[in-house]
Amino acid sequence: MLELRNLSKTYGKHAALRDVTLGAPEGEVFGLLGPNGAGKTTLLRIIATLLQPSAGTAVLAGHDVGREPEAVRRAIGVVNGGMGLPARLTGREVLRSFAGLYGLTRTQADARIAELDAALDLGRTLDTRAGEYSTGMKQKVVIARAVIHDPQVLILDEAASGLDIFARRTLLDFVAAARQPGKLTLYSTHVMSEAEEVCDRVAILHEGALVTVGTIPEILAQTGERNLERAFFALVRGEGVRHAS
Ligand SMILES: Nc1ncnc2c1ncn2[C@@H]1O[C@H](COP(=O)(O)OP(=O)(O)OP(=O)(O)O)[C@@H](O)[C@H]1O
Repeated sequence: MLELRNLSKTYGKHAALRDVTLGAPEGEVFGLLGPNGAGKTTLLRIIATLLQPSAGTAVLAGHDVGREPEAVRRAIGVVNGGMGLPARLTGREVLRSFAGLYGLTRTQADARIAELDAALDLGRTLDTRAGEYSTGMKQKVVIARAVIHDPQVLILDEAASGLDIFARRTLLDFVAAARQPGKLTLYSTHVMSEAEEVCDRVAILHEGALVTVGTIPEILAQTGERNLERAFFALVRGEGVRHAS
């Protein structure tokens, strides 16, 4: 479902991504892990057609990200930190307007909104104006908006950051339920325990380079550590990161 080949991105002289090659099949929640500055957002922005790579290729749901950006955009839903909601609109109005952009009829839109209400516990967000939302309410509607068209690939970039435990729980349960044939969720986080809970496989990035990729049990076995955070430090301290600067 996702194939990255020798993907690199430089900003001026700074290498934000260094020759990353990896693949993720459908039916998975695939984690991108790494500390601040590891290159997770850069990688996801390339996949989401928001940024051009300096070198390499990315193919998502059978479409080359560089050559077929429109097809890629139809196949994805994206949640990242920078997304606002129009303060005067209620959640239902936001979701109906996005559904309209994707060509859903009003009846289809309302049926999808009802599904998402059940999955994300949208509750009173639907009839409250976005300007009055708490962070958790806002994030729920942002996620619902990203998946209103039932995309093949859901891209979540640090989507749990800033959420309280209730909203975080709703998000993690939603991500777990999205693990279905024909679908892929890309889940970036610097919180290793989140990845342990929700991801089938993870790629660990450090300073733009891929340190390792595998299931969590594989990575723990590889390092002999008892959790991902310890495994990350073992990999980064060891010889896990080799890159030309
Ligand atoms: N537009 C830009 N111009 C210059 N450097 C950038 C730009 N965007 C990102 N970088 C640099 O590229 C590196 C990777 O950044 P990126 O945002 O991809 O990391 P990240 O893993 O998502 O980290 P974070 O969790 O902090 O967002 C960082 O060193 C960052 O400073």
